Amino acid sequence: MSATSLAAPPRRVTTVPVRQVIPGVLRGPLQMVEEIGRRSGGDLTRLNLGTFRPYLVSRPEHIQHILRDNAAKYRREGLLWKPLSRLVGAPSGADPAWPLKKDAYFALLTAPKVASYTEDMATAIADAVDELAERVPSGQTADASIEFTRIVYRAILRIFVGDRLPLSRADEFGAAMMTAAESSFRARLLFPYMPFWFPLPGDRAFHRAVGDIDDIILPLVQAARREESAGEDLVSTLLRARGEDGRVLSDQEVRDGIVALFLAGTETTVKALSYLWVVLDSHPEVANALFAEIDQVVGQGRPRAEHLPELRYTRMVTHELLRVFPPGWILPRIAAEDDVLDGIRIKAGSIVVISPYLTHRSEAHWPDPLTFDPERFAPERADRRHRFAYLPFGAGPHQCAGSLFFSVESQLIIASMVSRLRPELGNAGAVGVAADLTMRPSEPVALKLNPTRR
Ligand code: HEM
Repeated sequence: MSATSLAAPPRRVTTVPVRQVIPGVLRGPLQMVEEIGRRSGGDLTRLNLGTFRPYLVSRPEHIQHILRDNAAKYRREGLLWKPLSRLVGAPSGADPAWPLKKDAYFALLTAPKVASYTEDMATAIADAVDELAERVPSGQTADASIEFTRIVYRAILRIFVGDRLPLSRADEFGAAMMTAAESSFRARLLFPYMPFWFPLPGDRAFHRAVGDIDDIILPLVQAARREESAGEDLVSTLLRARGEDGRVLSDQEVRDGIVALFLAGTETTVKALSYLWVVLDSHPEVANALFAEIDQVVGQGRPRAEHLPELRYTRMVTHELLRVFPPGWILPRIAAEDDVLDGIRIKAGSIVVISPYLTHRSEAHWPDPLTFDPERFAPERADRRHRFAYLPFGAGPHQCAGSLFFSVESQLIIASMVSRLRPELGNAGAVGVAADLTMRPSEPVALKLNPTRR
């Protein structure tokens, strides 16, 4: 059902003129979206960028209309997904192979499967954190993004590719993925209508990184197909996938499916875990409570699956982290047919951009929204808000497949870091927030490590 009947007389949408949008985009897309959200009070607003005129959406009831109630009318494709397709293939809304890939992802990430990985993942993470403690002398700093990429890759490697990628190659793959995700997207997202033949900053690094990724992943897929392995990992699951018509995925589609899941599962996680220490630095009372819980539950030992149920405050901190810092800060869609939203006619072909970042900062849904307060997520307060007022993992048919996986993985990583390294922010005051494809810390986060002996 539409929020308003198609037959009702349409209302006019407030449009931000091109002379305000262009300077705003150049100053920073996140700041621009924030300013527009403040001025519009959450009303549907249109941004005029000449031929590119997306709608900005942040009210929970409008989000529900687009992502759940009328999901078939709003597809996950369009101009803003185009730069990403050069890395991971077609956006899921336009990808004929998507149902097979999606089934494979969900099969790999069910609650019982995640439970079965947890102990191995805990060991891989603790080993990676020990290795970091050996490498970086006490009191020295490390780059959070680089180190969390390494740790996250070790946590997911066996689950995604089995034994097919040695650790040294996995580090190369992780570094290439980080370069691909950080190089040209920034410029391409600012100028989405620019054709690919027109060179933009970062393009060369992007192409080199995609070449490296292909050199690592394609041979691995081809070898796995020859071996006809019966493994339970992502590669084997994608290779075994069969459509109702007997369709199988090509090598390129399997490659795209692997790269897409690595990207979805690492970029977001690494950015959020890096920003955590910025938040903790400015909220010592939260840091103290978090450290106290981990000391009490895990002590100086290694975090294990059995500790997770007791890490209640740690979970609340991660929920609040994703409220103030949702890596998926915009969710773009394209209208597949005419619709009416809040009395405003949305024509087929229009781009609609949902912003969880704005929704999470709405005073109407979050009292004192700029305060970092994990108590908002105390289990007894969970049912007091609109279901679509909190959507770090999206909603509807394209909802995140990895939210449970993230929950387990992030608790293990935070507990391992705190119990073994007691990190502090090494560049306090220097790091804010910025965004391109995902939300990210505005500067590299320097972590001062204080290894404890085991
Ligand atoms: C902090 C961690 C994460 C955040 C914030 C996050 C966020 C999101 C969001 C917002 C979406 C919806 C995108 C849309 O509607 O356009 C999404 C989809 C998805 N995520 Fe995550 N995610 C995280 C971690 C993970 C992990 C760990 C995995 C896998 C292990 C994963 C796999 C996926 C997949 C497969 C989709 C489906 C995309 C589609 O249907 O097209 N994510 N994620």
